[in-house]
Amino acid sequence: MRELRLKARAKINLTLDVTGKREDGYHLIKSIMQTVSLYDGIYMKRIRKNEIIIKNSLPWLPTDNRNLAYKAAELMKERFDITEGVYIEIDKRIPVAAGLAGGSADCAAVLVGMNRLFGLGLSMKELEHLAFLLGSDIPYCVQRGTMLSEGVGEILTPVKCACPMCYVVLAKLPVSVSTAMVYSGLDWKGLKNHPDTEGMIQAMAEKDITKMGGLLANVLETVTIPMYPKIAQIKEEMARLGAEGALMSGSGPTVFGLFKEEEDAKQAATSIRKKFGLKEVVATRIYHVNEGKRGEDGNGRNEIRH
Ligand SMILES: C[C@@](CO)(OP(=O)(O)O)[C@H](O)COP(=O)(O)OP(=O)(O)OC[C@H]1O[C@@H](n2ccc(N)nc2=O)[C@H](O)[C@@H]1O
Ligand SMILES: Nc1ncnc2c1ncn2[C@@H]1O[C@H](COP(=O)(O)OP(=O)(O)O)[C@@H](O)[C@H]1O
Repeated sequence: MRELRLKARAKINLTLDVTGKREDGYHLIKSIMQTVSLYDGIYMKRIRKNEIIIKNSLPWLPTDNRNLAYKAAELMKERFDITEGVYIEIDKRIPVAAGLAGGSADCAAVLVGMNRLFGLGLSMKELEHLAFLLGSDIPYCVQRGTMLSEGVGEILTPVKCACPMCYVVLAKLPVSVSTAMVYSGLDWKGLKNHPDTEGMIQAMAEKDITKMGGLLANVLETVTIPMYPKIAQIKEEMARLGAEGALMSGSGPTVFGLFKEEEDAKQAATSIRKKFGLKEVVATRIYHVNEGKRGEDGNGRNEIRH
């Protein structure tokens, strides 16, 4: 194969708990992660010259080895002695440093893309293993779907009944949040409330979006909201506009709201954009891996289809 196109999709955390800390400073998490439809477009092409060329639509985002897509291509070239080069174009639509794993999704897509472009024949498990060398969220971005993520993010268990279809409004404040800073500011031992992860899994099995809305919880809000109190205001506004629930995604600052009706989500997005003067507000929806394919449960097991 000489060229291909992939969609690197964003994620939200429906629950995010921290249960401990490793000696190296990384936190042990328990999080239900969910893919949404919003994606970065990735185009990849083999080139004769032995180099990695990245182009992306955001002029300020680095295109050298600080870009996770570059790192993914570099790792695959080194590991598998690939002497040809690769040209990668990234059409960035996922807000950056937002808690939506946009960089991780690009990275995962390039791992998958290199596997296909160069006919490496790697399994999903092997790709996940390589992904974990580059970041905690990246194995999930290789798998996607509705997953319970544990360890520091590398232990992934598909949630039996995937998230029911609903509409998602993403609203990002114009600030970048550093994941490392948020984790380091967390008093995980002092947490009073922990998300009800099992309850959320049950609510998904019952396809009860209202119940899911009530169970959305993220312990990292205790760090990011005091830094940016507007996050709490956006959550309130989402609820006022009819969301079944609203939460900060990952380390933030993006807030997402869950809506049963697409029209309500679109109206809420317009209203929030205006009220808070935000540029990065998107109405999207839950994404089921291999949607529409017979026999799939929304997690598309054993399939690598980006
Ligand atoms: C918070 C979450 C929730 O899904 O997502 P984002 O907000 O980044 O999207 C993830 O745990 C983020 O994963 P990811 O963004 O891949 O983190 P990494 O690049 O591996 O690590 C960045 C830094 O965050 C801290 N870190 C990360 C993961 C983890 N389980 N514990 C940590 O303490 C470490 O200090 C690390 O240096
Ligand atoms: N392809 C990429 N897209 C977005 N950010 C990237 C990329 N490569 C590297 N980065 C860097 O990774 C950091 C985290 O980005 P991102 O994955 O968007 O955030 P988050 O982990 O909060 O979801 C950013 O500060 C950015 O500079």
